[in-house]
Amino acid sequence: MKPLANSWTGSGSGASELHALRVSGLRKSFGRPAVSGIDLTIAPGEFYGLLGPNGAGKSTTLRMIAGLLAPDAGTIEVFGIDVRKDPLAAKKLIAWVPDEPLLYDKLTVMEYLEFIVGLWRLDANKAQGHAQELLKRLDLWQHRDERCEGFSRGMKQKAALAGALLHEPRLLILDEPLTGLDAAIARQVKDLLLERARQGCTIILTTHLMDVAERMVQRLGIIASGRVLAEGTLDELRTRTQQVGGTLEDIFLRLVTNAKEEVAAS
Ligand SMILES: Nc1ncnc2c1ncn2[C@@H]1O[C@H](COP(=O)(O)OP(=O)(O)OP(=O)(O)O)[C@@H](O)[C@H]1O
Repeated sequence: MKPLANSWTGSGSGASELHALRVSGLRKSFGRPAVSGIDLTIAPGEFYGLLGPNGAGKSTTLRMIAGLLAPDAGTIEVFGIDVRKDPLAAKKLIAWVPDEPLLYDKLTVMEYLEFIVGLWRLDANKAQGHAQELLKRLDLWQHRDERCEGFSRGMKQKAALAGALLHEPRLLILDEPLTGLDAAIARQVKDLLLERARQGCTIILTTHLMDVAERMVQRLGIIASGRVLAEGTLDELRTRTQQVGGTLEDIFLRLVTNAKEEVAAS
């Protein structure tokens, strides 16, 4: 997938363009370790999948990258900006969509997007056109004046995604964006994400859907017990795990089972 030059790839932030995301020695404990020294580097325009079994530390890692949770140790840089030292500058470049969409239930989806326009102080005319395009694209246009409280989970997920894309983030962080969506809604979301990735938006997502990760992302990180077990393209992971022709599911299960066995033997 080749990034195109546009507002997502532009050097508007004036920040370093070498890495979209650089995470080093990231740690977080909630009494017991959840993230135990994660290093990740993602290039501008890359579509990256973070996979791992339940409780592996994926959401905790994403929440720290998004600046919503303070790490115990480690550094996080987004386009060269230290998320902890300059959180506001970093947040301008980031959008985070959690697995449970956070919307204001009493607002209509249009009011929600207007709220976001105000929050980011976006150019109202430009943002209005963009909001309209996103709502049409996600099949929410006919529901624009309905309150979010009446939306299904899939509609809420799409509204949250529209809100996240409105300020044209350069790094889009999505925690299980496709879980619980029906096939038609999942297709709309996947198509929109792939389009944004093609346009150069850097995307990091978590998913338990191996076939989706296999088809959508360019590079994968597989984590368990708060550590990166392996990282690379699907072909690199196949070579590394000696699974020629193996599916991502084969590779994932091999890596996770090996890691469990190593822990049991230690
Ligand atoms: N706020 C919290 N308080 C206490 N423990 C937490 C908190 N958030 C996460 N944890 C713990 O940290 C570990 C990692 O959780 P995390 O949600 O990051 O995993 P995950 O890989 O996203 O899992 P899943 O695939 O099930 O969503 C788990 O043991 C979890 O119970």
